[in-house]
Amino acid sequence: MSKPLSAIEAAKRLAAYTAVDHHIFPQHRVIGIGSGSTVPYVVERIVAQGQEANRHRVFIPTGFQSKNLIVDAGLVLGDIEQFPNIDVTIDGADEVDDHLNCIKGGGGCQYREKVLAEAATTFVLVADYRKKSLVLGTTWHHGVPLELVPFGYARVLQRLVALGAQPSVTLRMAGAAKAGPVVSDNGNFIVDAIFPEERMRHPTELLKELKGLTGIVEVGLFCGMAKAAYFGNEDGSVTIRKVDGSVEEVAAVHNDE
Ligand SMILES: O=C(CO)[C@H](O)[C@H](O)COP(=O)(O)O
Repeated sequence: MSKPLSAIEAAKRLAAYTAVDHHIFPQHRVIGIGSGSTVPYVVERIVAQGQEANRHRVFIPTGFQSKNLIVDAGLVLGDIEQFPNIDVTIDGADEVDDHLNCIKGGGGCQYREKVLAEAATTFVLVADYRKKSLVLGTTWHHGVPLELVPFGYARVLQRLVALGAQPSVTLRMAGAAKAGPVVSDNGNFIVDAIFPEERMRHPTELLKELKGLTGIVEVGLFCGMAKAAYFGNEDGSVTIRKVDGSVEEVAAVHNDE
């Protein structure tokens, strides 16, 4: 028998399963698969729709991890170059506010994640209950993930501080497994910039200013992109925040599957 899931893993699974049930329909042919630890449950639920449903579909990954998830699940792998229009992209998030703005890039994939979010007719977020917040930066304390070109990065760090980032802003380092900085799937550096609350209260403005810095490839602030966010809760329910501002609580029906 498989080990029971922890409360957090069960919450991730609830969110992912419910989002798939609500958004991935038989007519959907091109599906974007995000990154992180919640997304494997998305793939699991899609596989459970059966071979017939998936036979005519193609799945576009946001990075190395999701590419492997798609291949290992026996689904058809596609490329954003071949399929620049996606029906539905489902992805995880590090923190989501009431307006469905979110921080992404905890896994350093924010550039490809944003490309797939933009390419999708419907972009949906899945997360556990810890990711809900009113102001971004309240529950995710690591800062806004930024992908930047290695050439001239020290200059970008200075300019981030001028925009209000904590002066300690540095490159994300790989840790024990490899000496040196984390390198993204695009061969770039990642920086995590912590901004004060007054800046984080206006994520769209901050996003625009950050995008204006030479050397920044993408910013892990996704503003006004998601149609809905699914949060799995500890009590087995799912909170759905929608783009029209409505909030729905649904009881999960697949907790023990
Ligand atoms: O943006 C991401 C990776 O770049 C992930 O989607 C985000 O970090 C959430 O991951 P998890 O589902 O493990 O909490």
